[in-house]
Amino acid sequence: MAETLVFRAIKSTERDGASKTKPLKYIRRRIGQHSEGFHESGKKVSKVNLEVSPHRAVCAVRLMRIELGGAFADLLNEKGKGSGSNEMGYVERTLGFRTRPLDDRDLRLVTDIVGGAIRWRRYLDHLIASLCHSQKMFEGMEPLLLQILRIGFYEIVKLDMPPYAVVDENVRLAKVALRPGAGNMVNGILRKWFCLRCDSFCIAGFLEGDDRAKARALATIYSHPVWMVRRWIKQLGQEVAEKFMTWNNSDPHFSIRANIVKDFTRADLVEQLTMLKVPHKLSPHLDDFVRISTGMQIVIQAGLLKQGLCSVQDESAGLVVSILDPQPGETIIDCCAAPGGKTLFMASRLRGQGVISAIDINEGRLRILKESAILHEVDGVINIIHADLREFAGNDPVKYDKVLLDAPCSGLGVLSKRADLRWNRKLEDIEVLKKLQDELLDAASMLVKPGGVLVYSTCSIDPEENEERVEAFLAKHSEFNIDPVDRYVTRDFVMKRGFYFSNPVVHSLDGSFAARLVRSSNDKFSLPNQ
Ligand SMILES: C[S@@+](CC[C@H](N)C(=O)[O-])C[C@H]1O[C@@H](n2cnc3c(N)ncnc32)[C@H](O)[C@@H]1O
Repeated sequence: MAETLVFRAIKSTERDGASKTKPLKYIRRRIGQHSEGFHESGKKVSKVNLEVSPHRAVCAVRLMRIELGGAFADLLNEKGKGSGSNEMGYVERTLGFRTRPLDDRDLRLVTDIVGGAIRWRRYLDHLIASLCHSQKMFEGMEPLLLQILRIGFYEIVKLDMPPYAVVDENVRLAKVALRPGAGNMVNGILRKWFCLRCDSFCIAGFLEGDDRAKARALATIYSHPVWMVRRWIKQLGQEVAEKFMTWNNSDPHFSIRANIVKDFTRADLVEQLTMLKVPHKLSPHLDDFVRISTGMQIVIQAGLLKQGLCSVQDESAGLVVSILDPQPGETIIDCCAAPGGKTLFMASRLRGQGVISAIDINEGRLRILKESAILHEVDGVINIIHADLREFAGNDPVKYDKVLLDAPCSGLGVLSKRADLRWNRKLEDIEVLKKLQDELLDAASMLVKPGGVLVYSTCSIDPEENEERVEAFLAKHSEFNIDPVDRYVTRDFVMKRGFYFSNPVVHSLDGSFAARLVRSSNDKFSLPNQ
């Protein structure tokens, strides 16, 4: 019986983005049609329900917001004008009741459960669909009910929380937020799982099948889209692909960079972290960086980031700056700069001398860059330019010592930090991005002085966005040569041809790539529109 259930589930669990394009009316109907507390009338609701655990109510609402995207955000705005933006406010406006305020433990649980339920969505849906009476029942399930079931399964299967308590609590949430019948359904499905326990063991059977069946089974076991699994098996081999997916599903690790411009050294940062009892380690790769694996909420609450004393930055991104190697007095252009992580780190290395032009096409993200530059006290060396690089490069007569192109990319190297990205990325995006990357590389190259440096970087692990783009560029631009990165990073980051690659499986950092190219110093073709 279990085998049949599982086969159906594997075929039926792709509800990806199914509701995203639905109009507001549909979503309201889906969430609120049967909800006793949902205030369709717009009347103020002040029911307080202390029986529902606050973290589960907040998780359900956050997951709805993430899955339904813009339309759901609109619904909240419409319902919630002027009523504050705190989490319980969202719960009240969406579900029609409040519970007690969240404490620190609840907040941690919300972060864990929301991130986990998104990452493990395909796997959790496999379990849920396996236990529904029919595929139709799973496909027609109300979004809120589905989120409650995902929360329940994640808590039991991945967080090892006491099953009976989890069932009771989620049944209560479904009853209060939807209707009694929804609670019975949650009860039936979660309890059925205890009896059958037919999860990964049954999926593993499909690993014996042909390549397609194997990719689908691995996609369910590791909860990734099938196209990614197929691509990685081809590019990396099955063993490394599985390790990579395990990394993507692990709790994200963070690094923090001390802002030396504000006279806040790494030693000061370590002192603060010790005082806050946040476990930390010094980065073995970068002088200003410290690693933490837990305690980010504590760092945020302590206000260190708000004061501009430090910023969250992965070491893999910091190493790209090391490869560009900004020096005081240089002219630098950061071609895709926003929101400014690398711009700020480069600026801190200029020690007040030199200038960085920071270009981006996205005005909103540039605003964040501007505010951060002021906060970090590096705004004096940053010149912000709102432009499309492809238009700007042909019209700018100025040539720069160093040019950084941190190109828009698939982000396939940062899936452990961006829980929802795997579900939003499509295979077709890669072709679109490759074309854009080629155009931006051509444009960026026009801005490099003879003898100057061009660094091309991405936060992708995909060779088609990385070394293949650089090789395609070099085939057209004989005035550029590869400058191997081994003078700037340790050998284990250097790939063949002298490119930089941080590999999550090897380095336990985000995946990222960079190539350092130098323009020939006797190159005469440095005019715009060459
Ligand atoms: C990978 S992000 C850059 C991240 C940034 N370097 C940092 O470290 O914070 C890529 C950026 O490219 C920008 N972008 C995309 N197309 C562009 C174009 N045609 N011209 C300029 N910027 C562009 C996007 O708005 C986005 O901010």
